[in-house]
Amino acid sequence: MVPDIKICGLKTPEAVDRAIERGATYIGFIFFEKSPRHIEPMDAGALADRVRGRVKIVAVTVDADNEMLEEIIAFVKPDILQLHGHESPERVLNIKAVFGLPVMKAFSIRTADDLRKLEAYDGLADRFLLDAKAPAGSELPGGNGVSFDWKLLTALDDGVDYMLSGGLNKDNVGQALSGTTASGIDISSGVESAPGVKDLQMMDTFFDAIAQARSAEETDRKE
Ligand SMILES: O=C(O)c1ccccc1N[C@@H]1O[C@H](COP(=O)(O)O)[C@@H](O)[C@H]1O
Repeated sequence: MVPDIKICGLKTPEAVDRAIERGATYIGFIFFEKSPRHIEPMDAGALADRVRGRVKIVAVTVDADNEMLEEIIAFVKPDILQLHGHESPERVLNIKAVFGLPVMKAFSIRTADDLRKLEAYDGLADRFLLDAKAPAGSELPGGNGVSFDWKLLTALDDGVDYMLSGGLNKDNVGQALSGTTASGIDISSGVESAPGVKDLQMMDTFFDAIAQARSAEETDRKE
C-alpha cells in the first residue's frame, strides 16, 4: 500500500508547491498561536485556494472552540480537521455533527497504555494520528521533533488504521515505512531549517528518502 504523506505546518506558497510537486497527498496548516507554525485563517485560506483539489487540506487545531473552528473552516474550507488537543469522544462527535467534516484525532504516545485511549474513539474519529508525547517544558502538543517507540505499535489490533507522526526525518522515514503498518506519515519540524521555517532542500531530501525506501521495498518484494 502506498501511504499518505502529510507535510504539516506550511506557511508559504513555495513550501506548499514543493510539497505537492514532490508527492504530498495531505498538507497541514497549524492554528495554534503558541506554535512557530501558526498561520492566520485568512492566509491559510489563500494558500489552500491555490492548490484545492490537488491535495487534501488539513486544519490542525488544539482544543479549539466552535467559534474558532467556524472561522478556520470559513476561510480554509479544509478537507479534514486534525484535533491535536484533549478533545473527548463526545467533543469529536459534536464537532463532526456541527461542522460535517471528517476528523483525524491525534494521540500522544509514550507507553502501551497511551494506545488504549484510541478505543474510546473507535468509530467516531475518521482517522487516528499517533504522535509522540511532548517533552517536558514544551508548550506544543505536536511539532516537537520527537518520536515514540514504534515497537509499541505491534500491540495495536491489525485493523487499526493510523497515520504516524512525531520526529520523522530523512533518516528514519524508511524505518517508519517498512517497520510499521502506518497508512500515512506526517512530518513537520523534520523538514525545517529553524522552527516554523520549511526548507525546500530538506523537503526534497525527505521525499528522496521515501522514494528510496519504496524502491528497496519493491526490490525485496520481487526477490
Ligand atoms: O507543529 C506544530 O507546531 C503543532 C502545534 C500544535 C499541534 C500540532 C502541531 N504539529 C503536529 O505535530 C506532528 C509532528 O510534528 P514533528 O514532525 O514531530 O515536528 C504533526 O502531526 C503536526 O501536525
